[in-house]
Amino acid sequence: MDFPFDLNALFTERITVLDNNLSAARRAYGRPDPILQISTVIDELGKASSKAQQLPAPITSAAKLQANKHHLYILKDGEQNGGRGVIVGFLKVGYKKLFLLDQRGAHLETEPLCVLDFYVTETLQRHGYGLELFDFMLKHKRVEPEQMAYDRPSPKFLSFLEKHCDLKNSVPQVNNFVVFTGFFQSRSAVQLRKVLPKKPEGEIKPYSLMEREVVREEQRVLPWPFVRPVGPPHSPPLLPSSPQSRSLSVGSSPSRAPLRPAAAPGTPSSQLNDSCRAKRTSSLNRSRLSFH
Ligand SMILES: CC(=O)SCCNC(=O)CCNC(=O)[C@H](O)C(C)(C)COP(=O)(O)OP(=O)(O)OC[C@H]1O[C@@H](n2cnc3c(N)ncnc32)[C@H](O)[C@@H]1OP(=O)(O)O
Repeated sequence: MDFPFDLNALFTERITVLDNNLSAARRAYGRPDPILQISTVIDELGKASSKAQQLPAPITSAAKLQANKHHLYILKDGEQNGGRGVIVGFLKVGYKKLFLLDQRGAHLETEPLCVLDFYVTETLQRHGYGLELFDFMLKHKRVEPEQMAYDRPSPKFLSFLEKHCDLKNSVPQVNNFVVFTGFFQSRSAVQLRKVLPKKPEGEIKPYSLMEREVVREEQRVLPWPFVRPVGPPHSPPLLPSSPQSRSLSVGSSPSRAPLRPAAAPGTPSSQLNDSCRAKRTSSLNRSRLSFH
């Protein structure tokens, strides 16, 4: 995704972390933020992501980022577009108070870090960029994949989590969030509190119930998250009626060269999240595709 301004001047790092101040540029240059340009990038990414997921409206925008305590990780390829750079994708995370059911069906009040939005531009999917973003975030937040909750993960994202992090056994929930079996064991990162039965429902509104309102065809048959992508876990078929069919994926991933560790500023590569990396079935070949 390219823009009519120099992305390398806007985002000095390969992966930029933005919070509600949208303040990456101020720290980098000591001058007022080019807020307008940063906002344009975020808004366009949010629109592209919602289109890819067939959501009725973007769940990521500059205004929403400013209004919430979320972190947005933006990945660029600085060499493309005549040296002005292109945006490859983004990942948005934030803490959410959630009522979750453990394996025995007990209600617990939790506040995990959640993946809220995740997008890699269509022509660059399945080249390892999603993993680069995800790995960077894990190191930045010092969290393990199984300690996180996932806001209505798409079939592509479920496949991604299974492939890269060996996350496949989810614990059924009544909201749109998905957690996996290790979640309730990792008490150090997740504050678990038993919820009294008479606590009124709806007091804490799951993010996804407000933002992700699309009712997908398959979910009319079985409630989320019992519906899993059909077919082999790593390469589900693209069904005409599924959200995946709108993505211009480059197809099943080719054999891949070793992953280059994400360039985490100030974070040694030795801190890479082993639980995720160790489970990678293959590593990644960064094709330098030109795109616009
Ligand atoms: C909580 C949420 O945010 S849910 C929303 C998730 N976002 C989307 O669905 C938007 C469209 N999809 C995307 O943007 C991307 O595919 C992402 C962000 C899910 C993953 O990023 P990528 O750069 O493609 O991932 P990466 O290359 O690191 O890993 C590839 C693996 O991801 C999964 N994956 C990626 N694209 C596809 C696809 N078209 N079909 C099926 N699986 C896919 C597969 O497991 C794939 O491994 P494989 O090629 O061996 O089958």
